[in-house]
Amino acid sequence: KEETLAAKIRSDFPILHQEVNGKPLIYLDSAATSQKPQIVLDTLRHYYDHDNANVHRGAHTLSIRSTEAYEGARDKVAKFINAQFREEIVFTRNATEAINLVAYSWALNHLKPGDEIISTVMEHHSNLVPWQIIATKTGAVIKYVGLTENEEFDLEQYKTLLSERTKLVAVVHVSNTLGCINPVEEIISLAHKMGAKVLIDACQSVPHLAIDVQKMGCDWLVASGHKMCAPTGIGFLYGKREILEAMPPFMGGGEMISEVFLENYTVGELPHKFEAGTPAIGEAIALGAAVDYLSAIGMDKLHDYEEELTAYLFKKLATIPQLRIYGPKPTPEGKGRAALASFNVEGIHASDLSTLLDHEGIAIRSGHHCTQPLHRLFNASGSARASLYFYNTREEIDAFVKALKETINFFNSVMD
Ligand SMILES: Cc1ncc(COP(=O)(O)O)c(CN[C@@H](CS)C(=O)O)c1O
Repeated sequence: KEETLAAKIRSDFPILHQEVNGKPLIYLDSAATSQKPQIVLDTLRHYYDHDNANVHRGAHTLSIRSTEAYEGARDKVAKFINAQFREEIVFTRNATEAINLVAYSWALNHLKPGDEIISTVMEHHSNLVPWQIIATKTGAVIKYVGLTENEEFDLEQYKTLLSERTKLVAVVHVSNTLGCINPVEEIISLAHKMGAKVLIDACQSVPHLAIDVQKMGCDWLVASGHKMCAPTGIGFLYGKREILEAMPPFMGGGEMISEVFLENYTVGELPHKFEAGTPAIGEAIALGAAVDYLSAIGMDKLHDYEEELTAYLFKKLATIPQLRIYGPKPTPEGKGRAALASFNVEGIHASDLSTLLDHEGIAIRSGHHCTQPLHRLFNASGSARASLYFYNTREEIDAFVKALKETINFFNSVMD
């Protein structure tokens, strides 16, 4: 039997080789945060053991080494998503901060009463609340694209919502709850025809799919390092250079200036204009190592393997008739959705399922996954979610589905 991708690389992830509650850990919560390969951990440690110094400031050797490694990480991220210019990559704490940067620096200064923002009912709160704040401050109106029968982005409805009043479209590429993969190239092309700008929330796509921002055509794209094998505390905003050049700074402080006087300051050049203060230097360098690691595997190869996992996961979940799984069904080959499944079982609370699965060493998420409006559409307060990455295996899916069946049978027996 051909060795799977996971079988080849699981030894790279020390955290996976532990027991939880006396059982081998089965980590099925990568959509919340991914695990980190040894090379990423070693890179972070090496930075603090050998290179740690502040960046862009000191003239001494450690500072030069830190600066080169930090800016080298930026180059790696730019290449990873095929940005045209390195200064189109702004390091942030996470995707949430990247979205807020665009909200406060561009939207707050561009939107006026009657302007419209188009988003969707499936958005993560990080791509909903900032726009609600901006709408309140500017008088702009948010319109939401709903779901088709198949629980995917309703492209036809989107076309009816677009108008000359649309100034911004802010949508997720891959839903963290539905697992649907939205048609971002068409969404962007239609928005641009109306003169609107587009922000893509790529938190759940950059770690799993080959992303080409020039081919996609987005004006901004955001992602978080911790979902793509990098540490927490580092994420990035991609923005077209001419748009970022025209945006005012998001935060004031050191680094983002050229000159400071008592009365005023002159702003620094891109991307430093948006990177006030001392950045997460080690984490950014570790993100660069994560990009190298993923690139060495190959995003197409990684995604192909995840499609195999998706096909297998849904084939096995289909043997549990009580499951209500949200989002589109994948093809038999596992195409058309991400390797995650959010689900409910009538009469059993999702957190009860996740608690009993944890007793078996199986880590899934339960709750609203920061998509409360979407769950309300399903009359659900939350759901259970298993989310896979390239280090998961079919054997882990077997163990998960077996334990899920046993857990459901247990609850049904005590309720009878
Ligand atoms: C589509 C999408 N958009 C934005 C975010 C926010 O990422 P931050 O790194 O927290 O800024 C997330 C993070 N979703 C995690 C935590 S709620 C999940 O369990 O699904 C996301 O999935």
